[in-house]
Amino acid sequence: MTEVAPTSPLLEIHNLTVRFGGLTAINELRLQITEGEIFALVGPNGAGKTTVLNCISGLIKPAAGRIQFAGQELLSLSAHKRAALGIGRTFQQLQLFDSMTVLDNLLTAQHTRLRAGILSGILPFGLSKREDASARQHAMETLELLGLDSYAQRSAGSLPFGVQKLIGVARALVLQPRLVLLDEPAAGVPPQEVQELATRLRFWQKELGTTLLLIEHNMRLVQAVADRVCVLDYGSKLAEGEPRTVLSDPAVLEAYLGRAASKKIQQEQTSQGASHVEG
Ligand SMILES: Nc1ncnc2c1ncn2[C@@H]1O[C@H](COP(=O)(O)OP(=O)(O)OP(=O)(O)O)[C@@H](O)[C@H]1O
Repeated sequence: MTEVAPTSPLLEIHNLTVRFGGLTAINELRLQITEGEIFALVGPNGAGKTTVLNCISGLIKPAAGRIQFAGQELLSLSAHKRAALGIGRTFQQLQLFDSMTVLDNLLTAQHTRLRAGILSGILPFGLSKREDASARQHAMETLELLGLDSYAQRSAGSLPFGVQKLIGVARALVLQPRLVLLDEPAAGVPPQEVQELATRLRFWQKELGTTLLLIEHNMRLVQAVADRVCVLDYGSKLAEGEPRTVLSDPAVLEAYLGRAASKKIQQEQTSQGASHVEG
């Protein structure tokens, strides 16, 4: 892995523009994400958050602009090549195999990566015994590192939804990406488990050094984990900075997250005091 100075941007988005027919979904967006940070993209429904993620991972081709990852131009590369460069992703709809164990879910992620591009679809089992044993060991070590090893032999579908979301993130992290795109990690997680999710994400980021870019509607999670936040509205950047500053600006909240959300967050800030997870 190439060493990058701690403050150099890992991901640079220059003047990104995406159009769907007559709709400009993203309008000349510029973003820089530093290696090792947790960056949140927020904004109302339809603001363009998912479209940005899809442009980075290669599911959507923008009309204009550039995206660089570790100095390399991404837009000419296939989604597979971007994944191989170290860009992982989770989806809002969990893509776990319910009847498989947690360990096997992590294994299939590695199998897919190892087989992609060479023997995909040709061999029924894909990996040699040696490769399989080493993938299994790596999956188990990853679960231990993430504090999820007690779930290794449980079937994924039998676990509470909040734990399944954690396994979804583990499934991305087992591939040792440099950047993980998290699509609404708190969606569907019971409110009382959001803080636990925040603590885990923050701890994992520290342990692994992985850069996290998340899109999220849950402002409690954003405030608890994000180093920086960008507010998108109608595909343009409205504000960017520390969550405490950006999300507590009543004008930003009222205009772009709605009056109800604005009031709720301000009440939460008043009742909770410090909103960052330490450690
Ligand atoms: N494949 C598509 N075809 C046409 N329009 C699309 C397509 N994907 C997204 N859009 C439109 O682009 C805009 C941005 O959508 P996007 O899904 O990126 O927003 P979002 O911020 O992720 O919203 P949400 O929070 O509801 O998921 C919306 O107006 C949406 O309707």
